[in-house]
Order: sequence, then C-alpha cells, then structure tokens
Amino acid sequence: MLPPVPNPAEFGITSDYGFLSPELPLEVLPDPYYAEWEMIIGNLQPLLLSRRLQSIVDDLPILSVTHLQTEAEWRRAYVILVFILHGYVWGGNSPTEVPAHPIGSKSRCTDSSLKRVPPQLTVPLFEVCERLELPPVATYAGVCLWNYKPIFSDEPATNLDNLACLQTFTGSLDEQWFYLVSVAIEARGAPSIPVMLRAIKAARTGNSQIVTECLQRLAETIDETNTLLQRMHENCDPYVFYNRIRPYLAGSKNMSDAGLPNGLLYDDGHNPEYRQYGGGSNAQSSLIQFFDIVLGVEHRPTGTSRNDSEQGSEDSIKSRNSFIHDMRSYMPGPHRRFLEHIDSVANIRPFVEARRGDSALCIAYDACLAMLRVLRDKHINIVSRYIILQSRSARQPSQANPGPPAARNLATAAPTDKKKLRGTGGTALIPFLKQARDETGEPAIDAWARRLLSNGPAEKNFASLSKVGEQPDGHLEVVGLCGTWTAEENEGGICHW
Ligand code: HEM
Ligand SMILES: N[C@@H](CC(=O)c1ccccc1NC=O)C(=O)O
Repeated sequence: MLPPVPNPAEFGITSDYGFLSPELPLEVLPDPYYAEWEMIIGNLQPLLLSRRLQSIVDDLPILSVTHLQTEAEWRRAYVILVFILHGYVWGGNSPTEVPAHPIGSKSRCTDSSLKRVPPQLTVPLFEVCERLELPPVATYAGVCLWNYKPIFSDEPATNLDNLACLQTFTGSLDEQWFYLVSVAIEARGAPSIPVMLRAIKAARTGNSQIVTECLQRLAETIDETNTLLQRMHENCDPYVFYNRIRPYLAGSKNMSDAGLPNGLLYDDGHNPEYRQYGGGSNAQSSLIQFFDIVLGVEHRPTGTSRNDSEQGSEDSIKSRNSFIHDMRSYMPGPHRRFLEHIDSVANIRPFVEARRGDSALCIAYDACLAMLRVLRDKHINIVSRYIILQSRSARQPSQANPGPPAARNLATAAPTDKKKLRGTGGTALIPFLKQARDETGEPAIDAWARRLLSNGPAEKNFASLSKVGEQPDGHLEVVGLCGTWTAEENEGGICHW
C-alpha cells in the first residue's frame, strides 16, 4: 500500500503562499504586556549603534509567553527574540569583549557575559522555539518567511518591488533586499507545490502526459526563481552585506575564530547550558529542498560521491548530505514533516527513467534539472561575489587609519584560505556548494540548449545538439546544425558563439 500523497493544507502550506505563512506576518504583538519587547525591536538600530542594547536587555523583566494567543503571535515573538538575540551577541565589540557602555549605565557586562544569553531572552525563546519546533537561533523562517509585508496589499508577494521587511539589524535597503529576494522566490515557487503533487498522483496511474505537463510548469517556475535570484545584485551591495549584515547572521557552531569556542551559554536562570547552532541559511528553505526531493536530486556528504556510497551499498540515510538534511531541523515543524512525507512518495525520477523513449517526458524532466542547476550556478557566482571576494578585501589591512582593533565576528575572523571559508550555516562553502551543484545532474544537452536558445538569436534553430566534449576549464562543447558553441558552464549557460 503506497503512502498517501500529503495534503499541503494540513501543514499550513498553500498554493498561493507556499511555505510563506498564508496570513501575513504580524507587525506588532497586540497585547501591551509585550510593549518592552516591541520597544526594543522597534529601536534595534539606534540601540545597536549606541551600544546600549545589551544593558537594555539585561534590565528587562522575564516576560511570560502565556499572553501569546495565535500562531501569528508566536511567530512574531520568535522574530522579535531572535533579532534581539543576534543583536545582543554580535552587536558589541565582539562576543567576548565588553562593549563600551555609557558611564553610569545601570548594568555593566562582565568579560564573558556576551557569550551568555541572559534569562530575559533564553526563557521565553526556549518556550517559543518548543512551540514552533525551531532552534533558538535566527533561522531562515525568522528573518525571511515571517519577516515581510506587502507595500500595497492588492499586489502579490511574488512582486519583489512590492515587498518590505518588518525587522532588520542595520535598517539598510541592502539587508531588506537580501531577505526579500528569498521571500519573492518562496512566493514564486508556491504554485509548483500542488503542481508536483498532481504529477506524483499522475505517475501512480502511469499518465505520462500529465507528468510531462507538470514538469514543464516546474521548469518554468524554477527559471522564474532564477530571474529573481539574479536580482540580488540590484540593491544588496556585497561590501555592505559581508561587513555590516552578515556578521549578525552568524550561528554559534564552529565559531571558535569569532570568539565562541563553546557556542553560546543559554542561561535560563537555573541551569546555564552551552549550545551550538548553525546560523540561518537558504539551505533552510523548504521550497528548494522540495524541488530536490520531487526531482530525485540526492546530495551526499561533501567530499563523497555516488560511487563511494554504491560500493558500500550504504543505506540512503547514511549517504545523505548531513548538512542539507540537518537543515530540516531548522525549518518550522510542519514544513519539516511535509518534506518527510514528500520524501516517502516521490516517484518522478524512477517514472522518467523507466520511460526513456518518451522524449517529451525526458526533455521536460531534464529541463527541470537544467534550471535547478542554473539556480545553483548563479548562486555560486553570488557566493563568490558576496563572500569570497569580500573576504579577500576585508583582509587587506588599511594603512590609512588602522583604527581600533576590528570587532571579532564572521567577517573579521574569516580564514585566509578560501577553501576554509564557512557559510553562516556552518559549511565549507565552496566545496559544499559546488558538490551540491554537480549533484543536480547533467541535464540532457538538447533540453538545456533548446531552452537557452529559445531566448537566443531567432535565426539559430537547432534540430538537436550533442555534447562533443569538455574543455580543460570546464566549458562544455556541443555541436548542432548551425555550428559549434561553448557555454560558460559556470555562468549558468550563457552561450558564447
Ligand atoms: C548574498 C546572498 C547569498 C549568499 C552570500 C549565500 C551564501 C550561501 C552559503 C555560504 C551557503 C552554504 C550553506 C551555509 O553555510 O550557509 C548557502 C546555501 C544555500 N543557499 Fe545561499 N546565499 C545567498 C542567497 C541565497 C538565495 C537568495 C537563495 C535562494 C534560492 C539561496 C539558496 C541556497 C541554497 C538552496 C543553499 C543550500 C545549498 C544547495 O542546496 O545548493 N541562497 N548560501
Ligand atoms: N548562508 C549565507 C547567509 C544566508 O543566506 C542567510 C543567513 C541567515 C538567514 C537567511 C539567509 N539567507 C537568505 O535570506 C552566508 O553564509 O552568508
């Protein structure tokens, strides 16, 4: 008996909003009991600039979560508490140094106090996280999924230019844009969820035509998310991102260089406990993991390959990429369970592989892989521009004004070797991301080329293309009726004739 295809509505997932909340995120907690939390979050930037956040938080009462009534209020409380938490930890000079407090301020931090999360945050945050099934850290859900509003209510969330953030650390457009590109991608990808559930049901009845149509729509959707991803460059400056925004997004795992060798000391007032969590990452996007799962894209532990696991006939769990799989525990509980259900019913890849003679079906499937690979190619280019290049310039000591010692954080503590650079989620970012890209499968050149050339010069119409080889620097060489061209493989298929 096949497991039932899950109903997204049972997991709070809708075809209009996907993994975004169907009701818009709450902009303020309605109960005045939480006025002090709202005062702090509403003044986060000036409190960070004046280095007063820590003392204000240390003077807070420990508020109870019993006044939170609706799911939207629990989510708003999570957003408030994780933004304050990350501002508290990373907003000082560094997590181990005492920030400059105005003389006479009521409370002074001790040396190690900033590795410590005080009970005013730990107690309510632990209860909110238990209710939402999230870790006590600023996850993708906290800074993206539940942190936006439409500017004009009659325009869709898919319109990136109609979105605004509810909270940021820096108050900058760059930071808003960084989160909102992901929000728009989630909205744009939402309709593909019911489409692919329909494909899974059609595959169960052997209906190739329906599966093909659904895959064609999925390929278009992923292509549209790629267009949105590319817009990151419009309003998020790499220097601002790397040096002003990204330090706040860090987690507390593998963060010895940034002053957190044991992680953070979460003090609930009775039993202080060191804990280590990865920081936020789009690896926590349920939508992108949904694309992988429905297409049968499998990610392995970085540095291993399909051959490694086949030799040992490893069971699929052990051969899975632990980071990508672990990131499900950083997703809201219902979204995590939905992906687990999809895992148990995903059948498209074997359906296609059993019908290699059905060219329309295979081309549609390959087109999805090609678009998902383009997404990862574009993403690697973004990571290069926003992290790797910035990490190099951040290490150039400025002779002009050496100034005070730089704060120790994710930016200033970055290793010199790019291969050791880590993402906020905790991965060795380049090896991990390139492997994830390579595991997205080699699309059939024909489907890939046809899709690319459909936007290309009209006079070039290829009956078919075939790969004739690969140049030393990774360029693909394909030959078609109108000549030979090489595609900048790592630029996501921009063709050079
Ligand atoms: C300035 C923008 C961005 C930077 C610097 C960036 C950086 C990174 C890094 C370093 C990782 C490795 C995991 C980690 O340690 O966090 C990662 C993972 C990932 N990012 Fe981004 N990211 C950005 C925006 C986005 C956006 C907008 C998307 C939306 C599609 C996205 C999709 C992913 C996915 C899906 C992963 C998991 C790896 C994979 O499945 O290929 N990222 N990102
Ligand atoms: N992994 C990225 C940061 C990142 O993408 C991210 C971090 C926290 C919350 C959300 C994120 N992604 C998009 O909004 C980095 O290492 O810079």
